[in-house]
Amino acid sequence: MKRDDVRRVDQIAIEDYGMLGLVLMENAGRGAAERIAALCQESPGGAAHPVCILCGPGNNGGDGYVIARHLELLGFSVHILSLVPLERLTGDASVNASIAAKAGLPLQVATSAEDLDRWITDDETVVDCLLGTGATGAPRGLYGDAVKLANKRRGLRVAIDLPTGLDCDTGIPSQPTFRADLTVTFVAEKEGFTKADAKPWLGTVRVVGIGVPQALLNDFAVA
Ligand SMILES: NC(=O)C1=CN([C@@H]2O[C@H](COP(=O)(O)OP(=O)(O)OC[C@H]3O[C@@H](n4cnc5c(N)ncnc54)[C@H](OP(=O)(O)O)[C@@H]3O)[C@@H](O)[C@H]2O)[C@H](O)CC1
Ligand SMILES: [K+]
Repeated sequence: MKRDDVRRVDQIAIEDYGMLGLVLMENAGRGAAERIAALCQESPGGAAHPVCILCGPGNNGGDGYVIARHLELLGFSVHILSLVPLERLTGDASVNASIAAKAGLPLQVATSAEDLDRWITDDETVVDCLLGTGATGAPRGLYGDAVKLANKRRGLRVAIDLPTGLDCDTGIPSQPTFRADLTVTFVAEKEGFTKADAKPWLGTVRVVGIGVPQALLNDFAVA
Protein backbone atom coordinates (compact mmCIF):
# COMPACT_ATOMS: atom_id res chain seq x y z
CA MET A 1 0.00 0.00 0.00
CA LYS A 2 1.28 3.48 -0.84
CA ARG A 3 2.29 5.81 1.99
CA ASP A 4 -0.32 8.43 1.07
CA ASP A 5 -3.09 5.81 0.98
CA VAL A 6 -2.18 4.54 4.45
CA ARG A 7 -2.25 8.10 5.75
CA ARG A 8 -5.65 8.57 4.03
CA VAL A 9 -7.04 5.51 5.83
CA ASP A 10 -6.07 7.14 9.14
CA GLN A 11 -7.67 10.42 8.10
CA ILE A 12 -10.94 8.89 6.77
CA ALA A 13 -11.29 6.66 9.86
CA ILE A 14 -11.19 9.82 11.97
CA GLU A 15 -13.01 12.36 9.78
CA ASP A 16 -15.68 10.16 8.12
CA TYR A 17 -16.15 7.28 10.56
CA GLY A 18 -15.70 9.33 13.70
CA MET A 19 -12.95 7.15 15.16
CA LEU A 20 -10.54 8.81 17.57
CA GLY A 21 -6.85 9.01 16.66
CA LEU A 22 -6.07 7.89 20.21
CA VAL A 23 -8.02 4.66 19.59
CA LEU A 24 -6.06 4.00 16.39
CA MET A 25 -2.78 4.69 18.21
CA GLU A 26 -3.78 2.44 21.12
CA ASN A 27 -4.64 -0.41 18.75
CA ALA A 28 -1.38 0.13 16.86
CA GLY A 29 0.76 0.26 19.98
CA ARG A 30 -0.88 -2.70 21.71
CA GLY A 31 -0.64 -4.86 18.59
CA ALA A 32 3.01 -3.90 18.15
CA ALA A 33 3.80 -4.69 21.81
CA GLU A 34 2.29 -8.16 21.41
CA ARG A 35 4.43 -8.86 18.29
CA ILE A 36 7.56 -7.62 20.11
CA ALA A 37 6.78 -9.88 23.08
CA ALA A 38 6.44 -12.86 20.73
CA LEU A 39 9.81 -12.06 19.10
CA CYS A 40 11.60 -11.65 22.44
CA GLN A 41 10.25 -14.99 23.64
CA GLU A 42 11.60 -16.58 20.42
CA SER A 43 15.07 -15.01 20.68
CA PRO A 44 18.06 -17.18 21.77
CA GLY A 45 17.98 -15.76 25.27
CA GLY A 46 14.34 -16.72 25.60
CA ALA A 47 13.74 -14.51 28.62
CA ALA A 48 12.11 -11.14 28.14
CA HIS A 49 14.99 -8.68 28.25
CA PRO A 50 15.06 -4.91 28.70
CA VAL A 51 13.65 -2.83 25.89
CA CYS A 52 14.71 0.65 24.78
CA ILE A 53 12.09 2.58 22.84
CA LEU A 54 13.40 5.45 20.68
CA CYS A 55 10.68 8.07 20.15
CA GLY A 56 10.62 10.80 17.51
CA PRO A 57 8.59 14.00 17.15
CA GLY A 58 5.38 12.69 15.56
CA ASN A 59 2.80 9.94 15.86
CA ASN A 60 5.37 7.21 15.15
CA GLY A 61 6.90 8.40 18.40
CA GLY A 62 3.41 8.44 19.89
CA ASP A 63 3.11 4.73 19.10
CA GLY A 64 6.28 4.23 21.15
CA TYR A 65 4.71 5.54 24.35
CA VAL A 66 1.77 3.13 23.89
CA ILE A 67 4.16 0.24 23.14
CA ALA A 68 6.14 1.05 26.30
CA ARG A 69 3.00 0.98 28.45
CA HIS A 70 1.86 -2.37 27.04
CA LEU A 71 5.32 -3.99 27.17
CA GLU A 72 5.56 -3.06 30.86
CA LEU A 73 2.16 -4.72 31.38
CA LEU A 74 3.63 -7.81 29.64
CA GLY A 75 6.45 -7.90 32.19
CA PHE A 76 9.24 -6.26 30.17
CA SER A 77 11.56 -3.66 31.67
CA VAL A 78 11.21 -0.73 29.30
CA HIS A 79 12.87 2.66 29.07
CA ILE A 80 11.96 5.41 26.65
CA LEU A 81 14.41 7.77 24.94
CA SER A 82 12.72 10.77 23.35
CA LEU A 83 14.70 12.79 20.82
CA VAL A 84 12.52 15.85 21.43
CA PRO A 85 11.41 17.61 24.61
CA LEU A 86 7.94 16.27 25.48
CA GLU A 87 6.47 19.75 25.29
CA ARG A 88 7.31 19.72 21.55
CA LEU A 89 4.90 16.80 21.00
CA THR A 90 1.33 17.48 19.84
CA GLY A 91 -2.00 15.64 19.63
CA ASP A 92 -2.18 11.91 20.30
CA ALA A 93 1.60 11.62 20.73
CA SER A 94 1.55 14.26 23.44
CA VAL A 95 -1.33 12.54 25.26
CA ASN A 96 0.45 9.20 25.29
CA ALA A 97 3.78 10.70 26.32
CA SER A 98 2.01 12.39 29.23
CA ILE A 99 0.34 9.10 30.25
CA ALA A 100 3.71 7.32 30.13
CA ALA A 101 5.35 10.04 32.24
CA LYS A 102 2.51 10.05 34.78
CA ALA A 103 2.69 6.24 34.92
CA GLY A 104 6.34 6.53 35.94
CA LEU A 105 7.71 4.75 32.86
CA PRO A 106 11.48 5.48 32.71
CA LEU A 107 11.80 8.31 30.21
CA GLN A 108 14.77 10.46 29.21
CA VAL A 109 15.20 13.16 26.57
CA ALA A 110 18.38 12.70 24.52
CA THR A 111 19.88 15.93 23.22
CA SER A 112 23.21 14.60 21.90
CA ALA A 113 24.84 11.55 20.35
CA GLU A 114 26.70 11.13 23.66
CA ASP A 115 23.35 10.81 25.46
CA LEU A 116 22.28 8.13 22.97
CA ASP A 117 25.58 6.28 23.29
CA ARG A 118 25.24 6.27 27.07
CA TRP A 119 21.56 5.28 27.21
CA ILE A 120 21.21 2.71 24.39
CA THR A 121 22.91 -0.34 25.93
CA ASP A 122 24.18 -3.43 24.18
CA ASP A 123 21.94 -6.21 25.46
CA GLU A 124 18.47 -4.70 25.09
CA THR A 125 15.90 -4.81 22.32
CA VAL A 126 15.81 -1.45 20.54
CA VAL A 127 12.46 -0.28 19.13
CA ASP A 128 12.50 2.35 16.34
CA CYS A 129 9.64 4.78 16.86
CA LEU A 130 11.71 7.64 15.42
CA LEU A 131 10.11 8.33 12.05
CA GLY A 132 7.20 6.75 10.24
CA THR A 133 5.12 7.68 7.20
CA GLY A 134 5.70 11.36 7.86
CA ALA A 135 9.43 11.10 7.15
CA THR A 136 11.02 12.82 4.16
CA GLY A 137 14.57 12.00 3.14
CA ALA A 138 17.46 10.60 5.19
CA PRO A 139 17.15 10.86 8.99
CA ARG A 140 18.57 14.25 9.95
CA GLY A 141 20.92 15.11 12.83
CA LEU A 142 20.22 13.23 16.05
CA TYR A 143 17.86 10.86 14.18
CA GLY A 144 20.73 9.74 11.98
CA ASP A 145 22.94 9.37 15.07
CA ALA A 146 20.29 7.24 16.78
CA VAL A 147 19.90 4.94 13.77
CA LYS A 148 23.67 4.48 13.39
CA LEU A 149 24.08 3.74 17.11
CA ALA A 150 21.15 1.33 17.23
CA ASN A 151 22.57 -0.57 14.25
CA LYS A 152 25.83 -1.12 16.16
CA ARG A 153 24.21 -2.64 19.25
CA ARG A 154 24.02 -6.43 19.67
CA GLY A 155 20.37 -6.68 20.73
CA LEU A 156 17.26 -7.28 18.63
CA ARG A 157 15.98 -4.36 16.58
CA VAL A 158 12.30 -3.72 15.89
CA ALA A 159 11.03 -1.07 13.45
CA ILE A 160 7.56 0.38 13.99
CA ASP A 161 5.52 1.02 10.84
CA LEU A 162 8.76 1.22 8.79
CA PRO A 163 12.50 1.27 9.45
CA THR A 164 13.60 4.90 9.88
CA GLY A 165 15.46 5.88 6.74
CA LEU A 166 13.63 3.51 4.40
CA ASP A 167 11.43 5.14 1.74
CA CYS A 168 8.27 3.06 2.17
CA ASP A 169 7.04 3.73 -1.38
CA THR A 170 10.24 3.02 -3.33
CA GLY A 171 11.93 0.61 -0.89
CA ILE A 172 15.13 2.66 -1.24
CA PRO A 173 17.18 2.86 1.97
CA SER A 174 18.91 6.13 2.88
CA GLN A 175 22.19 6.69 4.73
CA PRO A 176 21.57 5.58 7.50
CA THR A 177 18.61 3.22 7.68
CA PHE A 178 17.54 1.27 10.78
CA ARG A 179 18.35 -2.42 10.20
CA ALA A 180 15.42 -4.26 11.73
CA ASP A 181 15.03 -7.92 12.72
CA LEU A 182 11.28 -7.33 12.80
CA THR A 183 9.15 -4.61 11.20
CA VAL A 184 5.66 -4.18 12.63
CA THR A 185 3.63 -2.18 10.10
CA PHE A 186 0.10 -0.80 10.42
CA VAL A 187 -2.95 -1.38 8.23
CA ALA A 188 -1.05 -3.02 5.35
CA GLU A 189 2.44 -3.77 4.03
CA LYS A 190 3.87 -0.64 2.43
CA GLU A 191 4.49 -0.78 -1.33
CA GLY A 192 8.26 -0.42 -0.96
CA PHE A 193 8.49 -3.48 1.27
CA THR A 194 8.26 -5.75 -1.78
CA LYS A 195 11.40 -4.23 -3.34
CA ALA A 196 14.69 -6.17 -3.12
CA ASP A 197 16.52 -3.05 -1.82
CA ALA A 198 14.26 -2.97 1.23
CA LYS A 199 14.71 -6.58 2.37
CA PRO A 200 18.01 -6.21 4.33
CA TRP A 201 16.42 -3.43 6.42
CA LEU A 202 12.98 -4.93 7.14
CA GLY A 203 13.68 -8.30 8.74
CA THR A 204 10.46 -10.24 9.30
CA VAL A 205 7.39 -8.10 8.48
CA ARG A 206 4.21 -8.36 10.57
CA VAL A 207 1.05 -6.37 9.77
CA VAL A 208 -0.98 -5.05 12.71
CA GLY A 209 -4.57 -3.89 12.24
CA ILE A 210 -5.58 -0.70 14.00
CA GLY A 211 -9.35 -1.33 14.15
CA VAL A 212 -10.55 0.61 11.13
CA PRO A 213 -13.79 -0.85 9.67
CA GLN A 214 -13.59 -3.53 6.96
CA ALA A 215 -15.65 -1.25 4.68
CA LEU A 216 -12.85 1.32 4.77
CA LEU A 217 -10.18 -1.32 4.16
CA ASN A 218 -12.24 -2.62 1.21
CA ASP A 219 -12.24 0.88 -0.30
CA PHE A 220 -8.44 0.63 -0.35
CA ALA A 221 -8.45 -3.01 -1.50
CA VAL A 222 -6.76 -4.12 1.72
CA ALA A 223 -7.40 -7.82 2.36
N1 LIG B 1 -3.28 4.59 10.05
C1 LIG B 1 -2.01 4.49 10.44
O1 LIG B 1 -1.13 4.00 9.69
C2 LIG B 1 -1.62 4.98 11.80
C3 LIG B 1 -0.33 5.44 11.94
N2 LIG B 1 0.13 5.92 13.11
C4 LIG B 1 1.52 6.28 13.26
O2 LIG B 1 1.68 7.62 12.83
C5 LIG B 1 2.85 7.67 11.99
C6 LIG B 1 2.82 8.90 11.15
O3 LIG B 1 2.85 9.98 12.08
P1 LIG B 1 3.27 11.46 11.64
O4 LIG B 1 3.22 12.30 12.85
O5 LIG B 1 2.45 11.84 10.46
O6 LIG B 1 4.76 11.35 11.10
P2 LIG B 1 6.08 10.79 11.80
O7 LIG B 1 5.78 10.26 13.15
O8 LIG B 1 6.75 9.97 10.77
O9 LIG B 1 6.97 12.14 12.08
C7 LIG B 1 7.25 12.94 11.04
C8 LIG B 1 7.90 14.20 11.59
O10 LIG B 1 9.28 13.94 11.77
C9 LIG B 1 10.03 15.04 11.20
N3 LIG B 1 10.83 14.52 10.11
C10 LIG B 1 10.40 14.18 8.88
N4 LIG B 1 11.42 13.71 8.11
C11 LIG B 1 12.52 13.77 8.91
C12 LIG B 1 13.89 13.42 8.71
N5 LIG B 1 14.31 12.94 7.53
N6 LIG B 1 14.76 13.60 9.74
C13 LIG B 1 14.32 14.13 10.92
N7 LIG B 1 13.03 14.47 11.20
C14 LIG B 1 12.16 14.29 10.18
C15 LIG B 1 9.01 16.07 10.75
O11 LIG B 1 8.86 16.98 11.79
P3 LIG B 1 9.36 18.47 11.58
O12 LIG B 1 8.95 19.14 12.84
O13 LIG B 1 10.86 18.33 11.40
O14 LIG B 1 8.69 18.94 10.32
C16 LIG B 1 7.74 15.29 10.58
O15 LIG B 1 6.60 16.03 10.88
C17 LIG B 1 2.82 6.36 11.29
O16 LIG B 1 4.05 6.02 10.71
C18 LIG B 1 2.43 5.40 12.41
O17 LIG B 1 3.54 5.00 13.15
C19 LIG B 1 -0.80 6.10 14.21
O18 LIG B 1 -0.19 6.09 15.43
C20 LIG B 1 -1.81 4.97 14.22
C21 LIG B 1 -2.56 4.94 12.93
K1 LIG C 1 9.95 3.84 12.59
